[in-house]
Amino acid sequence: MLIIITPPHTQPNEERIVNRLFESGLHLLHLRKPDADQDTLEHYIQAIRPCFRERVVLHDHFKLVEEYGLRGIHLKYNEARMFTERERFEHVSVSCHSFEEIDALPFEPNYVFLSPIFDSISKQEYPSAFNPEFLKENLQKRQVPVIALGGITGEKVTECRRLGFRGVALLGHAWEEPLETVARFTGILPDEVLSIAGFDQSSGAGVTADIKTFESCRVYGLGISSAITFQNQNTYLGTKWLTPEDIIRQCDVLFREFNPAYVKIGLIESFNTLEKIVKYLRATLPKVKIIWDPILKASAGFQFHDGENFEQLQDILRHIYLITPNTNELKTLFGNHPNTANLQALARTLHLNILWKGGHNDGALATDRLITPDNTYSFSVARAKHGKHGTGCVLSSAIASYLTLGYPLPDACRQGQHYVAGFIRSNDTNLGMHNRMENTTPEVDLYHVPLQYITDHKEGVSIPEQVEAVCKGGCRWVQLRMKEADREEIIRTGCVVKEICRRHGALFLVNDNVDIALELDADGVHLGKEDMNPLEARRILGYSKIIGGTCNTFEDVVDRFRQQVDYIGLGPFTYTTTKKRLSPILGLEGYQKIMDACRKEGIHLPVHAIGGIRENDIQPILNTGVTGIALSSLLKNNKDMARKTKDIIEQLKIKELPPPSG
Ligand SMILES: Cc1ncc(COP(=O)(O)OP(=O)(O)O)c(N)n1
Ligand SMILES: Cc1nc(C(=O)O)sc1CCOP(=O)(O)O
Ligand SMILES: [Mg+2]
Repeated sequence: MLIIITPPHTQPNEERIVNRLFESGLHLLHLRKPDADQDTLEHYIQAIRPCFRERVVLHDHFKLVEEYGLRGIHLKYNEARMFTERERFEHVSVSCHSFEEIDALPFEPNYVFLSPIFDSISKQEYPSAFNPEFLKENLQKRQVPVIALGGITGEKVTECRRLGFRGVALLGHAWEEPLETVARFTGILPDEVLSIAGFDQSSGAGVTADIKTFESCRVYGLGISSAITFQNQNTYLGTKWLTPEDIIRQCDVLFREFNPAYVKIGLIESFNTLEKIVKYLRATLPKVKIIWDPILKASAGFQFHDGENFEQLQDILRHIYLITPNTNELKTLFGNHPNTANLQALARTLHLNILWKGGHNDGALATDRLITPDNTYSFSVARAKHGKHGTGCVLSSAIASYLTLGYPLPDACRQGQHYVAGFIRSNDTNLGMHNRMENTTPEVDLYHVPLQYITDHKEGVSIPEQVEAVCKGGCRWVQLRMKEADREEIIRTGCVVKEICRRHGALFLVNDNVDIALELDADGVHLGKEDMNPLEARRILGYSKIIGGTCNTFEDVVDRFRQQVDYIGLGPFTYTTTKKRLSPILGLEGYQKIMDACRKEGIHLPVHAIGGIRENDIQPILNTGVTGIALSSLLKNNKDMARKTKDIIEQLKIKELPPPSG
């Protein structure tokens, strides 16, 4: 883990540098401003791009963690001793100054900082407190990941890794020349992760696919070949196995320079070989965590581990951290049909985590289940129409990468699933590309899609017919809103509406329901105050989807802005029968007030006015500074919906839209 701690006093352009650090692959920033009040800290956080906020750990003002969807909190040792809210935060790290302090912590933190390891750069009076032999011996004995802090420079990073630190935290070295901060960060080799797997000439699967995944997750990829396979993405001809000794020889030379915290094992000849490799790894790298992706069958056919002793496997699994089988693999590995209860019993007995992959099951959603000895989690994405060669390899490698970067296991699995979804979507062939898109905000610039059509029931005109008409008229944003319909009907209609939207290049959003948006693989979801919290929706949908939020007051706008929405539906403008239980009417005055307050507070988001809007209202509404309008009845009630849409779009074009800023 390569962590950067912010300087105590904010540097010129610091927020901009921080965004550049994230873009360059920084995965953990400790935001530490001991003298800053909550407002100052909040402004700092607001300047961090929403998609990077989940990489921020706070040292103070912990309330902001939940409000902004940050990673978690960091405590001083004395604070940690009294701390009783471990369950409230997914991430809690602690500063310690001795191994005795680490051992005395009353809870298990995600990691600890141990300092000062070297003479401090930022605090001259703070000399090193440890000698290398003592560190090495003690670090080996501790299970909790220990991060070196104090006097860390680029050259010291390798030394820290050799001593057995799980990572380093940079402060003085990173900030003594702020113009060089990004270069100093990128100058350091990221953490390494190792794949032991077969060589596939097409590189869709196997060790080369794993290394592509590692690199694009911004960890350094190491590879060891367990076999040369003879295959391409469609055909599997055979395997030339390397002996366990050959594999161990490759490891030996690699481990002279590297000490990976996670090793992923893929294709392996037999359980005997697996056992030998696992034992060797545990003996050579005592703290290594092993992820095994049990490949029992190649996607192009070909069976592995036929006739092996599955009893023997149980013993091996006790030394493995995570396995990632699909349903068929679980059946083969453990005999009976898998269910969460029997898998959890197994997880408890073997001290094993199991990711039960659902990618090959039926249904619109691909749901992966993570079963740990203490908990179960499930993560879903829309099932892709076409599969890809090597998705299992890519998933387990992405999870290994995110674990290496410091994500807790459930988050690493969820991130891994989003990674694979992006990999599958990357093209229409059987071979995916790894240039990830899911950590970007939507490609469409919402400021320039000023009309949103909200569907509603219309006697004699089905919802697909309505959508076809408004799209013909030039509308490029549709929200499927079917308040009276059940889930099945929404899904059935949604499939048709999505196709129409795709054909016209229009955005397709779903009202209210994140699950349905996921299942339909919609472009996003619109959430009101009574719907899911947008931060939770973001965790589920990732950053490639649009999340809109309803607001009625400036306070609502501030909340939604914190919760990372991509746009706001602000209303109602006036009375409307389309929505029941309307919030107080805003009128032009209300819009003006809220939009002025947004400008004053530096809140820049696309805002769609909504609720009872008639044609004559459009220009005055736009003059208040809103960037678009959302309409239902005005379009729906017209006999010629396409014509009306075209007219409205002409009117929206007259208005010079403000450029996106912020
Ligand atoms: C663009 C837009 N703005 C506001 C709403 C209203 O959402 P919500 O408050 O959740 O009410 P319902 O639509 O669910 O009745 C919206 N749908 N779209
Ligand atoms: C869906 C919705 N939300 C509103 C809000 O104020 O949050 S008003 C509204 C109805 C919009 O339809 P029409 O254009 O027919 O009034
Ligand atoms: Mg709603």
